[in-house]
Parts: sequence; structure tokens; C-alpha cells
Amino acid sequence: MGEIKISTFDNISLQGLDEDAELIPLLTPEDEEEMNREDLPETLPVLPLRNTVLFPGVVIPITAGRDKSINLIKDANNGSKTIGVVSQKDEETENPGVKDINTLGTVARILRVLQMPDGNTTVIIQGKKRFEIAEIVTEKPYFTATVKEAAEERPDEKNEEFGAIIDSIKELAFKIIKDNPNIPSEATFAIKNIQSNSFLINFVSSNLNLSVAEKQKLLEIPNLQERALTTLKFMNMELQKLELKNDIQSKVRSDMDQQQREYFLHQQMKTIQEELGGISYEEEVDEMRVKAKKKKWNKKVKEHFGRELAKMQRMNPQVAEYSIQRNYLDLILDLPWNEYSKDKFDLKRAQRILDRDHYGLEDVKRRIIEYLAVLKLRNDMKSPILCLYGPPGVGKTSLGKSVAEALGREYVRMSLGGLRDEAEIRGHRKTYIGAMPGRIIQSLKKAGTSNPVFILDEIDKLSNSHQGDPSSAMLEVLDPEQNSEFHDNFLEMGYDLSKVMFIATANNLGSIQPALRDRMEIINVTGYTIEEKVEIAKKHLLPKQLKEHGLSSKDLRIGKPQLEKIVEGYTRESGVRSLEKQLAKMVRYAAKNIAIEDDYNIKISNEDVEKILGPARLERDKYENNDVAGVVTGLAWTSVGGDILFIESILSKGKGNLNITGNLGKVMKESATIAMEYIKSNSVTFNIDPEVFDNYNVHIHVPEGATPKDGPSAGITMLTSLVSLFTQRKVKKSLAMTGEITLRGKVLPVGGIKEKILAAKRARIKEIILCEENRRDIQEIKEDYLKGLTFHYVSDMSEVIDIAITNRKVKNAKKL
Ligand SMILES: Nc1ncnc2c1ncn2[C@@H]1O[C@H](COP(=O)(O)OP(=O)(O)OP(=O)(O)O)[C@@H](O)[C@H]1O
Repeated sequence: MGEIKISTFDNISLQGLDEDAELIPLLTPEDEEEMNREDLPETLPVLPLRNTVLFPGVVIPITAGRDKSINLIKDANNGSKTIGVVSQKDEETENPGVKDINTLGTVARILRVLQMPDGNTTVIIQGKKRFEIAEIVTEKPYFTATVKEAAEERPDEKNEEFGAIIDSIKELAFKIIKDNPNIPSEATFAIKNIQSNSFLINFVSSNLNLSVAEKQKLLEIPNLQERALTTLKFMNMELQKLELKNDIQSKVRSDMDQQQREYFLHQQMKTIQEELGGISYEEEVDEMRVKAKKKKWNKKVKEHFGRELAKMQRMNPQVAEYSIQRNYLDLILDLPWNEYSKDKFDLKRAQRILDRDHYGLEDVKRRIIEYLAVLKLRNDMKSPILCLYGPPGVGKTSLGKSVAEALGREYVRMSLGGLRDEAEIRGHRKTYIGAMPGRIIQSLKKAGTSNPVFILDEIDKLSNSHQGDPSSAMLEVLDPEQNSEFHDNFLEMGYDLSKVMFIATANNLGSIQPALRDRMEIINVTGYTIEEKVEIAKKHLLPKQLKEHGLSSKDLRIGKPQLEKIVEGYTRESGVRSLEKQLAKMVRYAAKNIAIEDDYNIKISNEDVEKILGPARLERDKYENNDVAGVVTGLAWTSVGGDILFIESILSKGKGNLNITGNLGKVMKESATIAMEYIKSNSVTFNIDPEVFDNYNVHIHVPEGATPKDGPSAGITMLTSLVSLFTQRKVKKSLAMTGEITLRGKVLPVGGIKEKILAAKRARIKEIILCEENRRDIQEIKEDYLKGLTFHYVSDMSEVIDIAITNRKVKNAKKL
């Protein structure tokens, strides 16, 4: 039957069709009254509508497709133009019978019949008033029925409730029109222009988005007020639906907008990058993904990387954060994660490598081999941290390198000297401009494995400042309990340092933070004797220098006596660094002569040494002679090794004042006072006239005033010096001493014995006075170092005097 397609409020556009005076889309109350006054005919042709309901006053177009309907329309159009319109109960019914149609419908007037090119007939009809089918008279060729008017109860014009409902209907209609993009905004005017209340209700009901059944229900309500209220309910529902729909749509749209915007920008960027010929942004991300797949990350790191990569993709490549983020991701990708080199635990080979690179140092090498043995047996790679300490240039750093080679691990070195900022170790947070990871993480990146041998050079030179305490940050690095989750501020994740083999080096144990020192296994690397230095020069330093200068042993030969001359006359150190420099000078001499094709002595003589290096400068290490009273040789320990020092004292007429000079620290000055008081109280024993103390001033000086000196170990030297001074007796030749004194004249042990012994040997000292308790230190020293030395162990000051002071008066002795 009638196939009608009408969208909500579509009918309004029908106004435009209006050439016929009869077409009254907007009814005035007068039109309505007139329509109501018209009588119903007794019988009417009845047209079932498939998918809509016609309301009184409303104009709609319907399309009739089948013969039955077309015939009805034709006949009616030629006759009274009045038909009855009812809706089908089920729009799917193709050929409805009596039971398939509603009995309440609307009388309609045919306004226009249009013949469509597709054979269908479109009819524009307008509802007049409601009717009820009394009885179907014919079913063929179309339905005709006897009809009666359907009564309608109308409220009083002054009914306020009804008025309010009508106002609400209008308001809601405006809202619906506004919210529904399918309704043209002109519809608002149409509603505003409607004067008849019942037409307004019909017009809105007809155009609401309701099912046929719902509309039919509305049409059937006889009471107008009730119908208005039901319409209002439906309108409310419609508005809610619309709002919900709009909400969802706007959400979807904003998502889409954002996505589209990003897509658009990415495309643009890609094009620009391609134009510039660089690797495109997408390619960069892809490359990162490929790299990431090869990493041995745990779940946490993997997830973190994924998140951070996504973050980078959302960033604009032109902003500064982008490059920070890029660097960050590069760092995560470049860092070794759980990538270990396999350890070579062949201890014999390790020993060979250590021996090959370093002469001597037997103790140290033995300790290192023991350490590697433990590592091999435990095999959990966790081990205490080694700290090699000793004077400069004794091979601490290069030993570390040999350990790396022996183990077959990568080698990295980080110098901690002068490092003040904690951020150097831990890195800066990413939010800082120019943020970087700390040096630990950077070094590991350089090493490329997670278990390198990591040299922490000069750990004693870490200093504190307002920029945090780097020693405390190092604590975390070196603590086996904590370093499996070392936190770098830039990396923002824990990094496992527990498999790294740390070897620290230091010159001075005293300046290492105690907590840090506790975490390390200390290995003392002492200085070398002259003989050892000669050997090191012959076996290692000279060949190394020749090689570095592109020469060989055929171009320059330096014999042992000459090497000894170089060591003694031109270097004054515990290590071999300046020896190496002097040898480099010798090699340069040969290189120069070869280059200018001049003759030179391949075999270096003593004269050649002086010619090349200049006159020997360092004779003063040799102890001074004993012709003067009050000059005694002491032994000192400094962070650059052992040294000898001279204590000088003189007497001058005065009132018994004591002067001390030579840049001495508090402890050393106190030693001088103790020595002075001890002599005063024991003047009888030493055969000194007590009056001397009141008539003379004493001045004690320790030469080399530019070098600060401190410590208690010069106590016995000072006392010997004063005894020699007051007695004007000679001090024994070739003798040196070290030890602390007490007021009672007891001698106490001191440290740094090995370095002191080496220094004494350098100065050609023959006899040494030490405290009895230092005997065990001597026992620990290798025989070689002790050759040519005689030791006197004492516990009391009187013993020192007995050994050190001879009975002979000095030349030109003063009469006191
Ligand atoms: N026993 C040795 N055998 C061979 N070469 C040595 C020996 N000791 C030191 N050297 C060489 O001396 C040079 C200086 O050594 P290195 O730099 O390791 O000293 P260091 O103890 O670490 O000094 P610093 O405390 O100043 O860092 C290196 O070239 C090293 O090879």
C-alpha cells in the first residue's frame, strides 16, 4: 500500500509546493473550526497507510505503489477528493485485510496528485478530523466503509494547566530543533507561527520520531489535554535521546579530531624530513623498535621502554624535550643489560699477564690472584671491592688494566679526582636542560658489557661541596647489598652493578671516607727500591718508550749504571712516573739524531746522561754529614711515598724561648715541646747544666719550609737533635730514625715503615732506629728491601740517645 517516506518535519517544506489555495499547512483556529464544522460523509474510501499516521490538520506526501491504492486515489481525486486514512497495524503486511488495519483514522483531503516517472503516484494529503470505521462495506477494488466521527474532548480555553503544557511543548520543540542537526532551523519559525493548540499538538506528534504504534496511540486519545501531556512525555524522551546521542558524538568526534590532527602533522613532518633527505621520524622509531627487540631486558625495563617510546611519538620533534627523550631512549638501547663477557678463570694465565706487565709487586699480584681464585670458586661474581693504595706512579691503574685482561673482561676507568658534584655520579633528572646520565652509567655504556673491570681512580680525592656528597653516592655504587639496583637520576630505573668488578685506587687511605673504606679490601702497593726501578726501566719503561717513538733496542741502549744514575740523580719518587719521563727524554734524543742523521752514542755513557738530561739535580736526599751539632735525619711518610727529613736546631743567647719553624703542623710542634721538656727534666742524666735552658733560646727548624709537615713520628728525631745541641756531641753517621715520644721518654711505634725504609735506602742510610713494636713491620718486608740496613729497636728514649749520640764533640763545639 502506500509507501511513505517522511523524515521528521519534512512536511514543512511542502509550503514551497503551495500553488493551490487549498493547501493550508499551518492551520489557524478559524480554519480548524471550519474543518470541524464540515460533516462527515456516510461512507468513505479507506486508504491504509503502511508506515505513518496522519493527524488532523497536518499535510503529508504519500506514495502509492500498488493498484488498489492507485485506483482509490484516482477515483477520489475525480470525485469528492475526500478519503479516510488509517494506519496498518503491521507495516510489513503487504495486502492488509480488515483485521490488519486500525479502526480509528483521519479523514483526509487530497491536495495534489503527482505522477512519478517510476510509475508510482505521489499524493499530498491533509488531515481533517478523526473518524472511526463503523463497518467495512467493500474490500474490493479498495476498502470502503461506513464511518462515524470520533468524539474529541477539548479543554476550556482558559484552562491554565493545558496552557502550561502547550508552552512546554513549544519550548521542548525549540530545544529538539536546536539539538537535532537533521531539522532545519526554520522549523522554529513554523512552530512559533502555529496559533491553534490542537494543531500544534498534532503537528508535533506527527513529526516526532515515534513508531507507528505510538503515533496511533496518540491519535486515539480522545481527550486533547491528555494527548498533549503524552506528546510532552514523548518529546522529553526524544530530547534525552538526542542529548545522549550528541554527547557520544561529540566525544567520538573530539577523539577523531585529535587523531586526525596528529596523523596530519605526522604526514607533514614525514614529507619535510624526506625533502631534507634525512632519516625520517618513522624510520627512526622503527629502528629503535628493531634494536629494542634484541635487548635482554626484564619485563619492567621492556614496559618502561615501550611507554617512553610512545611518549616520544606523541612529541613534536621541534621541541627541546623531544631530543632529551630521544637521547634517553638511545641510552636505554645502548646500555648493556644483562650482557656479560665470559670470565677466563685460568689463574696461571692471569699470573703470566700480571708478570708480563709489571715487574716486582709480588705481594700485590699474589693478593690479586687469591682474589680471582675466590671469584672462580664462588662463581656468583659478587666479590669485595679491591682498593689499591700507594704512592703515585707505582702501577695501580695499570695493574687494574692487567686484571681486566687476565679475566678477559672489558676495561673502563673513571677518575674521581676533584669530583664534587653528586650529579656526576648519579646524573641529572631528565627535566634539567642538558641533562645527562652519571659517569657510572656513561662508563658502562662505553664498556658495552654489564661486568667490566671498572677502575675508580683516585677515590681518595672525592671532595664534598654544596652540590651534594659524592662519597655517599659512591657508597651505593660499592655496596654489594645495594648496587644491584643502582639508581641513576637520568636513567630513572635501577641498574644492576653487582657483576661489575670495581677496583679503586688511592694515594692516601686517610682521606677516604671511612664508610667507603670499610666496603673495600685494601691492598697496599708500596714504592720501589732503586734496584727495582732499574729493572722496571730496563724491562718495561725503556722498551715501551722506544716503541712509542718508533725505535727499537738497536737504536738506544742504556746500561744498568746509567739507569741507576738517572734514577738517583734525576728522580725523587716512590713510583716510576718521572723516571719514565726522563727515559722518554733519552729516547727523544736518539730519535732526533736519527731523524737529522747525526752521529750519536747508541750505548749511553754517564757523560751522555748528563749531556741529555743536564747536571744531576737531586743530591740532597743523601743524608748530610754530622759535623754540626743538632742536625739529625728523620724518616717521614707522605702520600707520595717515604722521604727523609732533617731536623736542625741551634742555640742563641736569650731567655730560654723555644722557636719552631718549617711549616709544621700542631702535632709536630707538640713533639718539639715534649722533647724540650723531657730534656729539661732529665738534664742531670744528659749531663746538661740546667742554667743553660734559661740563658739560651732554642730554634728548631725542619727544612723545605714550603712543604707542610705534620705527625708525631719526628718525636725521637727532635729529642736526639736537642740532646746533640745541648751536649754539642756528634750524631752517629748514616743513621736515621722514626718514632713518637711521650713525656716519660717512652718510644711509640709509627706507620708507613715500608715507604720510610725505601726512602732511607735511596738516601744511603745504613742504620735505622725504630720502636720495638715496629719490628713486626720490618719482618713483613721482603729481604731485598732490607739489604744493607741495620735496625735498632728501642722502647725508651735513653736507648735512642745511647745509639745515636757519640761521645765525640762536634768541631767548634760551643762552651755552654
Ligand atoms: N711494576 C711495574 N712494572 C712495570 N711498569 C710499571 C710498574 N709500576 C708502574 N709502571 C708503569 O708506570 C706508569 C705509571 O703507572 P700508573 O699510572 O698505573 O700509576 P698509579 O699508581 O696508578 O699512579 P696514580 O696514583 O698517580 O694514579 C705506567 O706506565 C705503568 O705501566
